[in-house]
Amino acid sequence: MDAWFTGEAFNTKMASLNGGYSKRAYVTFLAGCGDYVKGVVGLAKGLRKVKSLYPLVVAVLTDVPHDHRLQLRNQGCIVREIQPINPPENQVQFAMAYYVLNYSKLRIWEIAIEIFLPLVSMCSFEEYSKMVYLDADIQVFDNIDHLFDMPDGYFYAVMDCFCEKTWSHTPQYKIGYCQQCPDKVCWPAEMEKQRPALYFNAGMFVFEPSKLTFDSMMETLMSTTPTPFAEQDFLNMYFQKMYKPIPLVYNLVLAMLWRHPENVDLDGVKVVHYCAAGSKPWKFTGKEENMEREDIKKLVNKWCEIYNDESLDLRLSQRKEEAENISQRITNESFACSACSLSNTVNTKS
Ligand SMILES: O=c1ccn([C@@H]2O[C@H](COP(=O)(O)OP(=O)(O)O)[C@@H](O)[C@H]2O)c(=O)[nH]1
Ligand SMILES: OC[C@H]1O[C@H](O[C@@H]2[C@@H](O)[C@H](O)[C@@H](O)[C@H](O)[C@@H]2O)[C@H](O)[C@@H](O)[C@H]1O
Ligand SMILES: [Mn+2]
Repeated sequence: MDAWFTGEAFNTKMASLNGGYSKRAYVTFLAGCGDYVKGVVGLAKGLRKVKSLYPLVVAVLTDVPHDHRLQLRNQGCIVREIQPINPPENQVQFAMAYYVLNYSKLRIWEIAIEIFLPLVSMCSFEEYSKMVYLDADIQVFDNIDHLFDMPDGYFYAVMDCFCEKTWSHTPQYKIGYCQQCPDKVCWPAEMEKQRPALYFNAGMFVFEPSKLTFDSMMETLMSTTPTPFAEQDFLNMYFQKMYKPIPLVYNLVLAMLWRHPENVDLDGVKVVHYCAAGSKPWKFTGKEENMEREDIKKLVNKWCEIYNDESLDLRLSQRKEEAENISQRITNESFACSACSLSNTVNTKS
């Protein structure tokens, strides 16, 4: 397939032709040769279904196979290979053994893309100034492009829940305290100094990538002892002073359905995060704890409907048609530029 017609070149060019929009993109993270690639395909189709203006960048570790990368490019994703990030030597027991690979997610702070468009032999470096990170086990059911317009200078994310047994290592779990219902079991006054700061789930966040921030993060990371929630704990520590909670509709951590149903309005939810054990839609069996719930099955079916909807695939015809539109616009633009520089030359000579 001619590189010009892959979704990737089209998406990056569309982004750069959209003026200020070029500085914005969604970004997700993919590691390994397993089935998370299905999550990314579902996410790409979900963003297309809600008519998002911005492309989806996929930061892939070196172990993501070529056929998975091609599959993502053919869904219009901008695939960028990143190098792994390993935390300092440690004996920590991560909440999930594979969480150690999630430190590589931090590469998205230094993501830059090189656009080479053979047809117009343009090559420009485009750096993103505002991005929305989404885990591959997330689906977007309503347009959330407006999140890019929130004031710069903050780190936006949804507050997590401390009630799952994955939190059993923490004092808040032992006390029975959760930030989702701070008045139900209050934090003990005599432990006020150890009260946990507001804590976000790192499956979705709005951030401003920059090499400067990335370098500072890496310096801090190398002198920080790893903890059970890996890069999520690190991000919460690093951005503690910049963190601004956003409503739960932007990242429904499924455990909220049985831990804090009073905080959940399912009809209003825009983003669902399939992070509860056994809830990954592409391998859903319904056998694990809580997976027999009707609301869980409904959300998994909603994800599958999008994943299986062929009308949401980026079709070759659509790519060619839209790519030709870009080519025509570039021709017009370059013609207009040469015409105006010609008229300027004539004016200066007359
Ligand atoms: O084998 C893996 C495991 C994780 N991930 C990526 O790392 C993210 C975080 O892992 P996960 O979502 O499973 O953690 P959870 O949110 O369920 O705790 C995933 O969404 C993927 O983007 C991946 O690409 N391959
Ligand atoms: O590597 C650490 C991970 O931490 C988070 O996992 C979730 C998940 O483990 C749930 O089962 C817990 O209940 C929840 O609280 C916890 O935050 C992020 O979703 C994920 O992207 C990643 O950052
Ligand atoms: Mn996740």
